[in-house]
Amino acid sequence: MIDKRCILIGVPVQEGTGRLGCDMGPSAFRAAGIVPALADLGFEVVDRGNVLPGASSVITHPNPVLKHLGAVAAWTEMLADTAYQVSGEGLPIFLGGDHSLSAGTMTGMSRRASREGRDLFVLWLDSHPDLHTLDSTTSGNLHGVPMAYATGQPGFAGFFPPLPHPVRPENVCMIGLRSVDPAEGMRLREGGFEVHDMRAIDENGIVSLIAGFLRRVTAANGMLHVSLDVDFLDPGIAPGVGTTVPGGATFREAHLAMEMLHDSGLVRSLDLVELNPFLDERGRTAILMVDLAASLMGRRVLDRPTRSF
Ligand SMILES: NC(=[NH2+])NCCC[C@H](N)C(=O)O
Ligand SMILES: [Mn+2]
Ligand SMILES: [Mn+2]
Repeated sequence: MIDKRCILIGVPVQEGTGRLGCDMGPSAFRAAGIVPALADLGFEVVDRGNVLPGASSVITHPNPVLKHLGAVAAWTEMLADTAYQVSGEGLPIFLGGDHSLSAGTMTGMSRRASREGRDLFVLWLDSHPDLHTLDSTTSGNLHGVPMAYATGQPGFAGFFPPLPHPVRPENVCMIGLRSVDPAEGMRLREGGFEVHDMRAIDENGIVSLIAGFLRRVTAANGMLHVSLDVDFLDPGIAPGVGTTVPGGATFREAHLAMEMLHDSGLVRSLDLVELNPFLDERGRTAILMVDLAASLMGRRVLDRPTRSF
């Protein structure tokens, strides 16, 4: 049964970040026990191992700061295909790897949704909107662009793979924002995205934000993709990431969000991104991310003893 099968895809991409180490992410998720955590919940877990992109060509672009454009374009093309294929066989969980991988996974899932006559919705849990275009990024790090690409913002044609089914900005809900560059802020204000910064969590509580979005997904019979960036979490509980931003989601806010997602029954695919094991402390960020994935897939406090570490 497709909804009782999870398919793990290791995506050791790190060309989208400014620092090395995300290529070890997939190994850290496995060492932190993601396979037994999901198997304990009654899933058939298929670990496809790590995937690699096809050969990348050197692509030149007028923005001189862009890093590894050819490599990230090649990852995107391969991952869009992989996400589309694998989502026909089970629930894909992409073990990153940096957030540039979501350019591919959202594109592939959007194609899957359209094949089923549905719309893709995306819950984006991140301190950043990752809404730069190739022209607006000032860091040149392409983990800052996947949302702009997947929603069809201008400037990617000819550099990234063609995008047959862009995600509608109205179908994207971002929660946890607290680091937004000026060009991104402009697109957030004008683009139609549903956006909740940390203040919105503080003032309303995460429950009403998530519940409101899930109601919209349900009303539209949407297919839901969740993209969880480690830096959504407060650095005090999740130090293993290259782009820490103070004031993030708490342990309980994050678990509660995951528990609500599980209860909704709407989630069809998941990205776990930006884990950098080189910056982690004895695997605690990897373990937390695995526990969050388990909550999203149905683990309940009352069903099992709390893990102590
Ligand atoms: N996926 C991430 N951690 N993205 C961080 C992006 C930070 C910044 N906005 C940049 O473009 O460089
Ligand atoms: Mn991100
Ligand atoms: Mn981020």
